[in-house]
Amino acid sequence: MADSVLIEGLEVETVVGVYDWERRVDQRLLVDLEMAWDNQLPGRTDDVSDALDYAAVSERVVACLRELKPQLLERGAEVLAGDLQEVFGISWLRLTLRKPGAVPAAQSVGVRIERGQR
Ligand SMILES: Nc1nc2c(c(=O)[nH]1)N=C([C@H](O)[C@@H](O)CO)CN2
Repeated sequence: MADSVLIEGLEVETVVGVYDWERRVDQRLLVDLEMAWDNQLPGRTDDVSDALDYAAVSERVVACLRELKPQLLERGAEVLAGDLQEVFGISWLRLTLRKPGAVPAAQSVGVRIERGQR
């Protein structure tokens, strides 16, 4: 199945990082998600309850990362992917977590994971 639902550049302010100073401040993360979903049914019914609701997923992403306060981006990505797959029944997803400004000479740094089967 080639269909997807997308979220790009979702901003989340949370505690994230391995250094002591990073445990005392909020920093900005950017989340990109591609999630496998059969869009044929909502395409026919025009009913959001048949769709993967990107607004609901976005709310969950923010809440999950704000509660988790991970040290590593890898931890944030792994826990978030598992949570979204379980809560929304997403069979496959690709998740990119970026931390702009973490390496001043780089525009952005981050991690990307894929979980599940399409
Ligand atoms: N692969 C990773 N490397 C690093 C991470 C990370 O989350 N994953 N984090 C840090 C620090 O928290 C850094 O962002 C502070 O600027 C270093 N390397």
